[in-house]
Amino acid sequence: MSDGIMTGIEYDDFLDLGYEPAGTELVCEFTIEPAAGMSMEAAASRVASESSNGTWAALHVDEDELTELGAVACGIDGRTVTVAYPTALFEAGSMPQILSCIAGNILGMKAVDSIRLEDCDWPESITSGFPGPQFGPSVAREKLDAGERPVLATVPKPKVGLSTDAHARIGEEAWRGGVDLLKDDENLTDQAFNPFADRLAESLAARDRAQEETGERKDYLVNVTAETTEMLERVDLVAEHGGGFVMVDVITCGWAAVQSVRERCEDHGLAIHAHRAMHAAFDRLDHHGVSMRVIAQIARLCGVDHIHTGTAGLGKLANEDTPGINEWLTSDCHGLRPVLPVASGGLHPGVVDQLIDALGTDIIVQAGGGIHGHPDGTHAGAKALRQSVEASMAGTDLETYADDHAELATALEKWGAETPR
Ligand SMILES: O=C(COP(=O)(O)O)[C@H](O)[C@H](O)COP(=O)(O)O
Ligand SMILES: [Mg+2]
Repeated sequence: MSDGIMTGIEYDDFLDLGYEPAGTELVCEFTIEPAAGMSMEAAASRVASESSNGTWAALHVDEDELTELGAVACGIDGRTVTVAYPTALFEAGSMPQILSCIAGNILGMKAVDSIRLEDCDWPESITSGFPGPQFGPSVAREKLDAGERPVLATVPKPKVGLSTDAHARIGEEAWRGGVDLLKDDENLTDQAFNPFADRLAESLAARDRAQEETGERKDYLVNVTAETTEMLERVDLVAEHGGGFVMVDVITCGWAAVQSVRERCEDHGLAIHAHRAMHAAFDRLDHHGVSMRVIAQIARLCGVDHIHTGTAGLGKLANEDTPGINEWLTSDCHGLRPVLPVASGGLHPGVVDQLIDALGTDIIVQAGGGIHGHPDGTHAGAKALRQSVEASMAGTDLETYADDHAELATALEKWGAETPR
């Protein structure tokens, strides 16, 4: 045993309400409900301890053999706890390891009845280890011809079960009608009824025909979600076929896989569309889990170009603070490119004006049922969505614009300005 000084690491070693975080630390904000009989101070300290280098018991260590990496619970305001983590605690460029600290054991420990990771303030010492987006919002003008209007996307419905031909045909109708992007649904990957390689080839051929006819650049968000090695092969196949984008279900794939896809997409110049299926397992409860704000931050560091962030309450899915999340995604973060937010889920032409009022025009507006459920079919549905965006961009109310745009008029007659559940 060396002659280092033996020190006890007691729980209050992790609590210092007078501590001011240095600019090089990762500062996390948690909402916590302490366990019965536990003070906020004790619970806050246990959170800082368990998520950095401590545990439930006091420890005796030889200081000569220990790099001090303890986090500090440095703020308590009601149920909000702020914890500052030293950068040296984290492996540079590893999102899995960072999350194993700040969203690991602490989410399940008995010292708190509930805990939610609400927000992170990422220092450059950490963001510099991540690539961030390759394109971000520039896809609207670098890869597509959306100009200043929102990028329009659709996903064929039914979400799975369509044959490869039907999928490509629906895509062609939607592209011809005026959308920029066709997107696979989150659970369409490589199934017998619509194999990945066939769907990729046929849909891109349809894309090329639609580009020819409309004179506008179109593209396809093909879902490459799979085991990581397979996913990388699918990314290569997209590049070989002349695609410009891939789609990844980032939560179900995992962030390590997203980092691998981001690296491969850099080689090919492919943009990444992040679907967030399963996020509600983390962010739906307002008192426990991980907020969508943090999920979006993680996605930006890992390098997605667009991510679904909700419809500001206008769609079919429970949403949280979409405007705040979008604002962070497009704000400066140590030089990381911004991310293009995607509004989707229950959207149709009748709510596009409210959506743009709420979220602005630097978004992707995605509609599935809101296009393919149009009484006159997909082509008319896509035209109606495009017309609703044109009206909003021109500052004309939808009803007036619909007077000489039949497809929009039919959509408004069917859905009005109501938002579905
Ligand atoms: O298929 C759709 C929308 O289809 P539709 O337009 O028919 O509702 C998307 O998977 C949801 O938008 C996901 O939700 P979110 O975008 O909130 O992640
Ligand atoms: Mg879907």
